Amino acid sequence: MTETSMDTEADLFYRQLPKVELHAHLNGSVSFETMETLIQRKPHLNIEHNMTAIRRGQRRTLDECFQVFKVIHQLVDSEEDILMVAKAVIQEFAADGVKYLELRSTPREVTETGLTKQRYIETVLEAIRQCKQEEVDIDVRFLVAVDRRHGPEVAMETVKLAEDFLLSSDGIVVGLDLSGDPTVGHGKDLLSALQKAKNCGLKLSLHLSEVPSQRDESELLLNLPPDRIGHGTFLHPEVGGSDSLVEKVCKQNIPIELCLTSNVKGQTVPSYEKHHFQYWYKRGHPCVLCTDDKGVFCTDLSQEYQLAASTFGLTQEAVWSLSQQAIGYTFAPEPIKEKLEKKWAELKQQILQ
Ligand SMILES: CC(C)=CCNc1ncnc2c1ncn2[C@@H]1O[C@H](COP(=O)(O)O)[C@@H](O)[C@H]1O
Ligand SMILES: [Zn+2]
Repeated sequence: MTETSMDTEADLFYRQLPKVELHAHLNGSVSFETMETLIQRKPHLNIEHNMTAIRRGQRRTLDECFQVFKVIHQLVDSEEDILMVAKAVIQEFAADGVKYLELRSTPREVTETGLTKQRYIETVLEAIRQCKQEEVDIDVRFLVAVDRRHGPEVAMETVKLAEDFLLSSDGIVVGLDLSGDPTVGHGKDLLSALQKAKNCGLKLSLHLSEVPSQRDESELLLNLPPDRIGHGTFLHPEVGGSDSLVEKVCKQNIPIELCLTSNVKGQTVPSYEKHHFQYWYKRGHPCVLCTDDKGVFCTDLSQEYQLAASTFGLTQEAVWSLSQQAIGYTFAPEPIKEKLEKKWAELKQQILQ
């Protein structure tokens, strides 16, 4: 459930617009409705909805936001839960007009339920397979996530696991994500794991400069280079980044995944108007709008496009280009990109008046 009703004609455009979602954390994407089911399944945990979502007008510190994930992880801790939430999340993205989705998630081990990291990934892949079999109109790929808080050994283990799945998942596992609390740890300790991932053919999407203190880390990680950047909120000099960081990003033409609501509600940017979308978009740099955690931040991708358009005065043509260009930034193989381009071309006349 999102916070604005989307039934005016203008709203319909954003819903009908075919979209590509490239930055969505599985457990942050669980909807209000699915959360209701999970809460009812585990009444002994005494969890209420306000502990799992940040509503309209609400803001939280980054620390408080990360507490929310701890609560959600308590609710989603078995194969059965993972299968249910992954299927629901995929169906919800499809219902919102997302035609291609790259989902990411951190494999977890839970002794009480017998969950292993291997089974965690297999279960997400099973959900993707079932949605395909049920002809849900969306192409889904998976990025295995490394939580920076868990340090270099776990990162290396996760990379090995991701590498196995890269080879055995029929092209569903395409890459590696680096995420987790940006105030914890330093990327230099994770560099060899990330380098290994890159060498074995995993695409890299790294959360970079989500907070101001990550300047040196970003300098280092940009040398890999990553294939896409998550957030990049503090890369440019106006907010304490540097010309050298901007130059690295521009020279290597690295697409940036931008998540407006997430950044405003998590208070890393002061307002929608001041969001760094403006900085990168004005330079013609590859930008892709994403939700990050649609459940936690009570949003969806249609709403993010609408927000960007109303905040920065984008025409419908500009919005269309933004969604179409995202096809080029996916980690999908060329034939899939061509298929998506065709789909966009077919829908264009019908949707763009
Ligand atoms: C706190 C805040 C403003 C969140 C948005 N920015 C984020 N920054 C870094 N890592 C994240 C963010 N949102 C989700 N994650 C990662 O995704 C996990 C939840 O999804 P999953 O369990 O991997 O399926 C979190 O535990 C965290 O590791
Ligand atoms: Zn994220």
